[in-house]
Amino acid sequence: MSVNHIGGANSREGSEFVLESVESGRVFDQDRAEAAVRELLIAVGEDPDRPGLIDTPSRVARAYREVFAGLYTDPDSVLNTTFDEGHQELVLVRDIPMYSTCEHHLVSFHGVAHVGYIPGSTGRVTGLSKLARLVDLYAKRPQVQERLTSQIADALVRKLDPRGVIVVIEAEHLCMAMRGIRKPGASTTTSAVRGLLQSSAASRAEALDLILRK
Ligand SMILES: Nc1nc2c(ncn2[C@@H]2O[C@H](COP(=O)(O)OP(=O)(O)OP(=O)(O)O)[C@@H](O)[C@H]2O)c(=O)[nH]1
Ligand SMILES: [Zn+2]
Repeated sequence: MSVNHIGGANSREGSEFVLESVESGRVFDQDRAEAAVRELLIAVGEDPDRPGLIDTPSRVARAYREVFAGLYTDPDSVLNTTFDEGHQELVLVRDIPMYSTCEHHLVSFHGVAHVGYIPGSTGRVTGLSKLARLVDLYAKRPQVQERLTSQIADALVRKLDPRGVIVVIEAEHLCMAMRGIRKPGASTTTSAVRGLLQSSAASRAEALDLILRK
C-alpha cells in the first residue's frame, strides 16, 4: 500500500496508490463510495441494476475522487516553486475558473477566483500557475465559499511571506439555483484580504479596481 499526497509526500510500499486525506488521515475508499451510491439510488426509488445505472456507482465514485482530489494534496507543496524577482508591486491573476462543492448539499458552486499579492521585502514571487493550482486544491474539497476564500489567502501568507494578499471569489451556488429558494443567476462574492491590503484602504481600493474592472 502507498500513500499519495498528490504533489507532496509520496511514499510507495506496493503497487497500489492510496489517496490519504491531508487533514483527517482517512483514505479514499472506492468500494465504500460505490456501495454508498448504490444505496442512494435505492433510497430515491431507482433500480441500480437496470442497464443504464449498472456502472453508475463506480462512475460516481471515481468522479467524487476527482472532485475531492484537493483533500489528498498538501497545500504547502503547491507553492514550492518561488523565485526572487525583486518585484515589489501587486501580482494579480484574474478570472481563474473555479468549481467547488457546497458541503451542505454536495452540489456544485462555481465561478471565478481572483488572486493577488504584494511580494515581501525580498521580492520573492511564485509561478502564476501556482495561484490557480492553489484555487483548485482548496476548491476540490467539500467547502463553503467563505472558508475557500480564506484558505487560499492564508496559504499565500504562510508560504510567500508577502506584504499583502487579496482573494475575491464570485460564484453561483447550484443549491440556490436548482432547488430550495431557486434563484438561478444569483451571484455570491466573498473576499479575504491580509496585510497591507487589509490595513491600507488605498492599496485595497486599487487592487479591487483591477479585479472588478471589466
Ligand atoms: N454562508 C454560506 N452558506 C452556504 C454556502 N453554500 C450553501 N450555503 C447555505 O447553507 C444553508 C444551509 O441551510 P439549511 O437550512 O441547513 O439547509 P436547507 O434546508 O437545505 O436550506 P435551503 O437551501 O434554504 O433550502 C443554505 O442557506 C445555503 O444557501 C456557502 O458557501 N456559504
Ligand atoms: Zn448548498
